[in-house]
Amino acid sequence: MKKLNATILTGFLGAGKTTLLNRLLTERHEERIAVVINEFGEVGIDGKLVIETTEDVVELNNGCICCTVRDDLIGALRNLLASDRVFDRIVIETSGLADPAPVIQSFVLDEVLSSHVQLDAIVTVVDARHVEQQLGQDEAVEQISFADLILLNKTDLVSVDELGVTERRVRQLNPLARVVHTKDCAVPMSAVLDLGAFDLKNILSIDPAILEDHEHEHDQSISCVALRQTEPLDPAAFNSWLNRLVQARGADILRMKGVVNFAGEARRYVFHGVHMTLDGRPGKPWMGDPRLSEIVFIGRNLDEAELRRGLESCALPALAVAT
Ligand SMILES: Nc1nc2c(ncn2[C@@H]2O[C@H](COP(=O)(O)OP(=O)(O)OP(=O)(O)O)[C@@H](O)[C@H]2O)c(=O)[nH]1
Repeated sequence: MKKLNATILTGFLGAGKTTLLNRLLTERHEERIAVVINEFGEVGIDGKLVIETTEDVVELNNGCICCTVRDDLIGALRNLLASDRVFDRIVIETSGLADPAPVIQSFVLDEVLSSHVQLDAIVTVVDARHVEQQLGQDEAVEQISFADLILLNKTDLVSVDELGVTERRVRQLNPLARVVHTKDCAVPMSAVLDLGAFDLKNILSIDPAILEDHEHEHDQSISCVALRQTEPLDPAAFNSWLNRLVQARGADILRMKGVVNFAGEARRYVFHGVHMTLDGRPGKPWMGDPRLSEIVFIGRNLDEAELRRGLESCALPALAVAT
């Protein structure tokens, strides 16, 4: 029986993994792709931002795929394989804080997965603008070290010289992987899929203990705050709050993202931040869906009460009371 190819998309917080996944689902829309998305926080934002070309999206939230939800990953994949649905491939987007080693381990050691699924490649998206800062985290180093293919992404945010320095740094960590420069992960999917690149021997030479069961230690100083707000938000107040927040706390905010309910807007507003970089645009129309703002912050020294107060101050009834 021919094994199903699985691709692991990894890369640090905000590097561009969902952007790549959406390209993949768009370019390969005729394929039946089983997608597994893992997010660190209890509120899954990525699942809402993945385009709807496939019904087979499994979200594993509230934990990291390399630790707490690892059994869930194996369970989800076993369920997909046991179902009568037919797939052309599996794609797994790990959380930005995931160490890929235990995910790789699951594919190699789990009997059902190893007999039905072939790990095709570890594809790592690297944020060319923030990678130097991110390499202080072990997970960011591991994500690059284990890659078969590296997309050195966000090339529009750095100079040619900076890109050269970053590429040398990345190649020091992983001299074997193919490195491709991208903006918005724009790369033909033939360069990402069916590479046959995964090689356990390489992985064992990087981490001889990879197949041993050991607990992965996350940096305990990193936490996640998830906020929900049902009152509609005032766009001007919200943008000004976010801008003040990144000025004051940008160094500690590794990632923020959200789907926001602006008063009077027919469409969702989607925003992303990595440290001081903020980016927002209209998303899908609300239509009949319940209108709700959901925001996730991942970072150090996050003050949940302060963040909550900040968000509440942008809600329209609060503003009405204040004026
Ligand atoms: N300027 C610029 N922005 C980019 C590029 N690629 C992605 N982005 C933006 O970066 C932000 C984060 O992109 P995502 O694809 O959500 O990143 P991610 O790796 O999935 O993020 P997490 O899953 O939260 O770790 C979004 O606002 C993207 O539009 C790029 O090449 N240049």
